Amino acid sequence: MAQVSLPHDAKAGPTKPEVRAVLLGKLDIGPADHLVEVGSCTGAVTVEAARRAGRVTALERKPGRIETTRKNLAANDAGGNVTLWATEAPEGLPDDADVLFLGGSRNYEAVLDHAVETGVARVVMNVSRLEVAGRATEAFRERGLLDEVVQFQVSHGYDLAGATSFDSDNPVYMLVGGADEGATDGGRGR
Ligand SMILES: C[S@@+](CC[C@H](N)C(=O)[O-])C[C@H]1O[C@@H](n2cnc3c(N)ncnc32)[C@H](O)[C@@H]1O
Repeated sequence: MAQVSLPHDAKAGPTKPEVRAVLLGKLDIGPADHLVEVGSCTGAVTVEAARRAGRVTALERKPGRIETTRKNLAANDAGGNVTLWATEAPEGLPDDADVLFLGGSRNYEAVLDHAVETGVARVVMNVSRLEVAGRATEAFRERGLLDEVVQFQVSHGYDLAGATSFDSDNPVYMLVGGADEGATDGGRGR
């Protein structure tokens, strides 16, 4: 699969390639799926989703960032199957999502309520802040959505005096579940 090209940036920054690789495994997007993304920002995940899903609906609360999403989709020759909305979820959430990705955390409780009401099969949320991760994990569990919690941290090597040292990215918390699979283990993993 081709790399994602992101000539246009936005302040919040893209989801990093290694995180996207894990995310794509968890989202498990198929060609018949309608994927809904909350918080598209640079469009890094939107591009990946557009390459795999039948349809994508991407919501972004900041109008300037939805334009960045649009431009980066075009830069990757993607987007023919993508609908972009400049809105703050839960406003604008469609009722027929198969897969839901929360890249942004505003109103996540209401977004998760909507996922339960509409029976979204797979729900994944990425979180970087510890306290939000804790509260969001509880919100998944309370709604019977939680299947697993994955935490990981990526480090990149660089040359240091002819040897290899590492720069670490922030840890990522990935909450994974779905409305029709049910909570299996309270987040201890499969
Ligand atoms: C960390 S960034 C997402 C990064 C994105 N996955 C990427 O690769 O560029 C979070 C984004 O979610 C947006 N956001 C947060 N809560 C939202 C909501 N309820 N509805 C729509 N957008 C939201 C923010 O404006 C921000 O642009």
